[in-house]
Amino acid sequence: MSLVSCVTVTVPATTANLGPGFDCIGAALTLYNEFKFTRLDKGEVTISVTGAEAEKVQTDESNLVYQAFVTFYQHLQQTPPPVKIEIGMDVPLARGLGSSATAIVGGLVGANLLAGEPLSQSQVMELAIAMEGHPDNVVPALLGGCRLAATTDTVWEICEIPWHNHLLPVVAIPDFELSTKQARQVLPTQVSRADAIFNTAHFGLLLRGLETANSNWLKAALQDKLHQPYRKALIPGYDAVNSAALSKGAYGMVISGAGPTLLALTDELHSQAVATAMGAAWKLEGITAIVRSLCLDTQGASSTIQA
Ligand SMILES: Nc1ncnc2c1ncn2[C@@H]1O[C@H](COP(=O)(O)OP(=O)(O)O)[C@@H](O)[C@H]1O
Ligand SMILES: N[C@@H](CCOP(=O)(O)O)C(=O)O
Repeated sequence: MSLVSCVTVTVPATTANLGPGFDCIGAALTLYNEFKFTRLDKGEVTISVTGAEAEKVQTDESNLVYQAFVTFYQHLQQTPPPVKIEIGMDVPLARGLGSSATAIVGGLVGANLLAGEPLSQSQVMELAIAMEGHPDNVVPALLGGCRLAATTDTVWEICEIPWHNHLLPVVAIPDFELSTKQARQVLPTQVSRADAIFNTAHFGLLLRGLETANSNWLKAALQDKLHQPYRKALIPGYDAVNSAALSKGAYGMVISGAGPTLLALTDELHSQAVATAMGAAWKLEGITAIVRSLCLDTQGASSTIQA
């Protein structure tokens, strides 16, 4: 068997939670990071980063892509080979768009391909979930589409959630970071029965709303009581941006992942106006935001092998 010496892996950004689906649902978006791995004959790991916010990413062995690469070989009880990693960044860091998931999935998929694919896709997925600590970013980043993940004691059940083709996510990405770790620290460890019931009902409605694009269902479904009420306080301008999105016809708005990016669900007729209004509302609060009208990525992580 001739081993692959160079592979490029492209991984989509993701939006987790979608309101009431905290830690269990996520969707892949048409915004990507690229990771190129070249096996070296000898020497140390070398890491270089280009693109948006490249200067913020570590280029030593603490780099998350390399950490995932090493985790893969540790899993096989092998020593990782010397490797050159070139990262092309388009997914902004610590904004709630799954940049860490792209790094983990990129590192694991790249390592698996360089090693001749000893692990199946589900084994790679399980390693990715264990590294990230929750499934809702890494699963859609790996598989594409909108995915629900539920665990039994031993296995992860992954379910593709139908996404109506009229639904378009609009993201408003502010110029400040919020680490997922910090945004998880503000959450309560226990919730009331009423809040649990609220989220169960709204999550069911969300699944049917995503499938049908029924506007009444979606408007109600995007509400949540498990994380957003606590995280709003970490996102100045949240209420103004929410009102702006709704006033221009969005079905609703949620915190993307752990934030601070805000994501409106809308359709082709309204997406441009919603995007402009969200950016303008944040500007009035003194916050610069990049707004983008995206689509659902249906492919997930993809790769190109150079012999
Ligand atoms: N392309 C990348 N290469 C290396 N590390 C990355 C990359 N993207 C993200 N990370 C790591 O993930 C961290 C952000 O993770 P996190 O706080 O979970 O935010 P996000 O919502 O963007 O996933 C960054 O500070 C960095 O350490
Ligand atoms: N369910 C997690 C999702 C975090 O997503 P990220 O894109 O912010 O890393 C959470 O809400 O904490």
